Amino acid sequence: MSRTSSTTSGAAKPASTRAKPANKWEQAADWTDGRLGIYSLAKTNLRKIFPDHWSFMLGEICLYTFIIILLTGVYLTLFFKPSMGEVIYQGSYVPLKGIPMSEAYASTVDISFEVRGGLLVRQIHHWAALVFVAAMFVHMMRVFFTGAFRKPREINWVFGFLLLVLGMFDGFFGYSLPDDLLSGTGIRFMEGAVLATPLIGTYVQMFLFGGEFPGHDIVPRFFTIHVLLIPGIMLGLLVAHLILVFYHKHTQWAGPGKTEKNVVGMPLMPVYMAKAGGFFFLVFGLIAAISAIASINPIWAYGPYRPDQVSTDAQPDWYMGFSEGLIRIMPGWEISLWGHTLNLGVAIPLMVLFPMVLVSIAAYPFIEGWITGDKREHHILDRPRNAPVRTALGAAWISLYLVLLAAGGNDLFATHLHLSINSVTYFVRVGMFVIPVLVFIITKRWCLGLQRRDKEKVLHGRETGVIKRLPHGEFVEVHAQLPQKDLHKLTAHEQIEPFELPAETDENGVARKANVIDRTRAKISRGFYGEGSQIPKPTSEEHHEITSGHGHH
Ligand code: HEM
Ligand code: HEM
Repeated sequence: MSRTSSTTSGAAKPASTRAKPANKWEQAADWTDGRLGIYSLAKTNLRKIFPDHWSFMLGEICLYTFIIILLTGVYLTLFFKPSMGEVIYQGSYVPLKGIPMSEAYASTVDISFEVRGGLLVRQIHHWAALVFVAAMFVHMMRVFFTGAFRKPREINWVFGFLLLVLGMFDGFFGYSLPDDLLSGTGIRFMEGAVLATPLIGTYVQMFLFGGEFPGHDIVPRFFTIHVLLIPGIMLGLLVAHLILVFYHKHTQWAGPGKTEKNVVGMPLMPVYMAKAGGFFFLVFGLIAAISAIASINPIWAYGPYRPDQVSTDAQPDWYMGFSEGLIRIMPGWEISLWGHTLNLGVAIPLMVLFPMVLVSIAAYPFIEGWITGDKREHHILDRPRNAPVRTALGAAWISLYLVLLAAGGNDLFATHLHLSINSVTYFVRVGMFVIPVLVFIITKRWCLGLQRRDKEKVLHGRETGVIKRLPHGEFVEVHAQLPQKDLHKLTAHEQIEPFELPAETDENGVARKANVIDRTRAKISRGFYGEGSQIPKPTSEEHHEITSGHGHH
């Protein structure tokens, strides 16, 4: 049975007025509460109501994979040596015996072959990182397509966005640590990006690497960033993210009894705590099973990093693939100014387009808020079809991301599908501009089609498949009325009016020209909510008029 949350908190009784503790445990609890005051905190929060839907589980997957990463990461730090000092390998992996390598690489090979459980923990750490970023993407999509980022959750969206970006970069720093041929190639790529930054590039490169590439400093520096700096910031952001989820209360789908002012669901304790505990072990178990079966990053097969070598099929982890794609499809433009070379072929994709693809995510709630001019709070979720332009923009963004990811693997497409790498590159160059537009158009039309279908269902009911012959010979299909619950669901959404410019003359007949910003806003707003962007939903009069008839059409 579902419950509705009350917003008032029951204040805790002062300790002196409470009944005397019955046993040692209660005494201990009283003692702790007297010092930390957690009784009232727990009382108000542990009974907090959360709505139920499978998609609200995605945030949990992010949380659990992050915990798994922290646990396994701590184990790895016990054995990993973040040093680029040279050693000669004398371990048990015969093919590498006698080869000079960095301590970082040697210690990662040792973690894999010498340390008890080391290889499994490494694999779990890496797999969990892949699932973590994927879960963040999907969780973000859920929040995006349902409009859960609207007021009052815009700041929490930005916290989430920062978690995503930091997670992606920390993953990059992580796979750069073992100093194998693949990670060295990744660092070389990053060095290229730094060097292509106009004016400050060479100075930043020298500062980062402590001299010429690769130098001796980059792995120890990345290590501190990877295990301390970024996870520390992420932990802080994560706590703030979850506190805000608590504070705002969770959004919910429209349904009978659900309003913008209540939350219908089950209490956190015991229902969700039990579910969450079980789910954590399920996620951990699944990742452990994958890690035990599917080998990831077998650094012993790549060999130690040498600046004069590149491993074939060198690919970053999937979430960074789009940045690689941007660089692979960019023409190698270069210009010389006052004796300085400006490498546009690297600077444009990595300094301009890469941040743009990401920052567009962070900015979206604010852009939509500005277009609608809506200052109200929203706690009831949108069905994606009822916000066709937003849904189409989200789908177009995903398609751009996937096209760029494909570009990052242009060599793999070429070799596996027996294509010329140039054809793949040209296809992607065109596809990058064309595919998102096509996806936008198709998705928007699809949403409008679904809205029409919903309208049809509300007005004419569900097709029963029963064909009836009328006395005068006509055949009709009997339609059954939808249950009240479904009618509510299909008509609960509100339809936003596009923003209109004020009249061109004021009340005294004096011309009042709208400024460029307002004119742009009105134009975009018409694109979002104008005639071609939503199907007017059925009114109750229309519904009444049609359904008061014979029940078949
Ligand atoms: C470390 C990564 C993250 C963790 C552990 C996390 C965790 C959670 C959890 C447990 C919830 C409540 C359950 C749910 O709705 O799924 C939630 C809600 C939310 N998350 Fe995240 N999240 C993360 C990343 C993100 C990202 C990348 C975004 C978006 C860019 C985001 C935006 C939000 C928003 C706006 C809500 C409130 C949704 C609502 O009330 O419907 N989160 N998050
Ligand atoms: C969001 C957080 C994190 C992500 C995405 C992440 C990801 C990664 C990845 C992909 C690797 C390469 C693994 C491999 O060798 O195949 C790695 C290595 C490593 N990570 Fe993390 N990590 C994170 C947090 C942490 C934390 C908090 C610690 C320590 C407390 C840690 C410790 C290490 C160590 C010591 C290595 C090098 C050993 C090795 O490569 O096996 N990581 N990390």
